[in-house]
Amino acid sequence: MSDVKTFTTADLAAHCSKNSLYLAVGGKVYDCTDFIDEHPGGEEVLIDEAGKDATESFEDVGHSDEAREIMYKMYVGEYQTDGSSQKPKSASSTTPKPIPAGASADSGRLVSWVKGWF
Ligand code: HEM
Repeated sequence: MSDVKTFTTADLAAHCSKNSLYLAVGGKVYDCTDFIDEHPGGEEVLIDEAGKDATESFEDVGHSDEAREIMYKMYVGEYQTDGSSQKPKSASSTTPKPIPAGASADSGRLVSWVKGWF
């Protein structure tokens, strides 16, 4: 069955202790509880990132493929951000400027003017 659990920021934040330590990496949630003592990078870093999106710190370390394989086994679901951490949409930079009326006629005149040079 495709019964994938989805974790919101709050769901994830509920697992922020050594007794239940979840973290998100690349949009996926991992239960690292049983891995805390085995992590070659130490337990402190995992506890620091517990209940959070640890994508940046995980990638900063440059973890090996082996690390990613271990992670794969700890997968518990998908991470669904609530959007609050995303940048608000800005209308100014993305909205195309309206073309002033008569612009095409103007540019047509410009073209014939330029053509007149040759
Ligand atoms: C599911 C999550 C994680 C797994 C399975 C994991 C696994 C591993 C493994 C296997 C290593 C040994 C080196 C390698 O193979 O790359 C390692 C090292 C390390 N990890 Fe993680 N890790 C996880 C999350 C994190 C997070 C969130 C941090 C946060 C900063 C972190 C920091 C480190 C550090 C600092 C090292 C030591 C690097 C070194 O001494 O060379 N890891 N980890």
